[in-house]
Amino acid sequence: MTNRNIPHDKNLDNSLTLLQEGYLFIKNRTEKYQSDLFEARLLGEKVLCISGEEAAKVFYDDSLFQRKGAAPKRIQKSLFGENAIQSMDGEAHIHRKLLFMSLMTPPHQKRLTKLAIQEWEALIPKWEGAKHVVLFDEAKKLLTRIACKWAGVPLKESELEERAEDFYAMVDAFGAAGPRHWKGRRARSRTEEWVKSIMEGVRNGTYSAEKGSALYEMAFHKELNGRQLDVQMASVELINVLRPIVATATFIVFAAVAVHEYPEVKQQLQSGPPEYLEMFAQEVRRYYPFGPFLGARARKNFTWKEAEITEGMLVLLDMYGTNHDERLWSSPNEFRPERFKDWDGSLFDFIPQGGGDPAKGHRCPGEGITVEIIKTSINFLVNFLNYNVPVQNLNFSLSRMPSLPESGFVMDNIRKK
Ligand code: HEM
Repeated sequence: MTNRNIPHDKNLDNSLTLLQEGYLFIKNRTEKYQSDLFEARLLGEKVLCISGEEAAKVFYDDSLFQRKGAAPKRIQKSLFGENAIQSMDGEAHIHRKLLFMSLMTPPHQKRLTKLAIQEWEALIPKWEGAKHVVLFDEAKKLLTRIACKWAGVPLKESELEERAEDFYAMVDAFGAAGPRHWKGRRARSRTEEWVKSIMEGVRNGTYSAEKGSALYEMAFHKELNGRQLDVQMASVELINVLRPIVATATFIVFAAVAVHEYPEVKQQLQSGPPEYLEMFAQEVRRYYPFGPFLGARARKNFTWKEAEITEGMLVLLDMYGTNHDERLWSSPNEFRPERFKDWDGSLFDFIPQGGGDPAKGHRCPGEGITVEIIKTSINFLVNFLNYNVPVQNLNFSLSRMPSLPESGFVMDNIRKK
């Protein structure tokens, strides 16, 4: 028997426990066993769960791990899209990744945030006349509108709400079994059909896309073999930039909760140094739950911290636990933006969107966009508006993945400052 030296979870299978404990599933056990790693069984398969900065370093060593076969089909059929960038390895992955990186540069971030400011401001008259608004619903629609505009994807106002719901349903499916999962799959089918029809139009010249836009670059991207992506894959990858922009609605809502619950933070956002806004956005991404963990498969047999890892073994890296690891973050369960003043920018301790170098591995290429969207949106709420936060349920669950404050953040009595 291998791995006698490392802790084993005693349960025959942990799949149900994982759904019950959610974001804390790995952390509960690394704390119980006082160990950065333990073995468990999920869906009948032996998996190694690992947590912490050293774990992130080994997980992102692509001589040791690959993504092929790591993401279950059910995640590919809802969240990612089948056989897309998340499941690629080696040269082919790096080549595809460069395409994504070229769409996330500071000028792209600027264009997106400019659109966001315009759209937030355009909402003021509607909000001033409304009895109340739910920030999450407004943010999803706004982000769908700006994501499509930025990417060059035509979107009719009449379809905005349905598209926004579909983008979020794909995300909402990732921790679900049953109806929520199937809702995400249906949303993906509808979205792929829609984007494919646009992509075909671009390819056959009936719709013209602007060079440099995400739509154009995905439509005409060439693989290492010199061939264009097929329409299906180009559409799936375009969705891989549209959907996560809409998903930043989650962080916007958590950020609004933080502003509401920590008056001293709000005050700093109003009258503190400009750098505070960035530190705030980083702390929102560290403190609040979004991505729980990531999976990869061992490329070969090797030993890490007394664990014998065998070729093909599934290894899960604890993102949430690493972002709340006491060895890396003092008082990790306190919301303290100031901690980012002295943060050294390590690629492996702060991993809400993955770790390592995004250009060389699977780390999210959209972190710049995410941070800028949170900053722009919170600056708008705090410095452009006065609003009241009526009594509501702002609790969020650590067992539901993805999580969100129950009420979606209701605001009323909204006035322009
Ligand atoms: C809500 C904010 C976001 C969160 C929590 C998030 C989280 C993540 C995580 C955890 C990964 C996987 C990292 C890995 O496998 O090692 C990832 C990958 C990815 N993200 Fe994000 N992301 C966000 C926003 C964005 C944005 C705004 C974009 C693009 C506009 C984006 C595009 C991607 C892509 C294309 C990948 C796949 C990268 C690869 O496999 O090489 N994400 N993201």
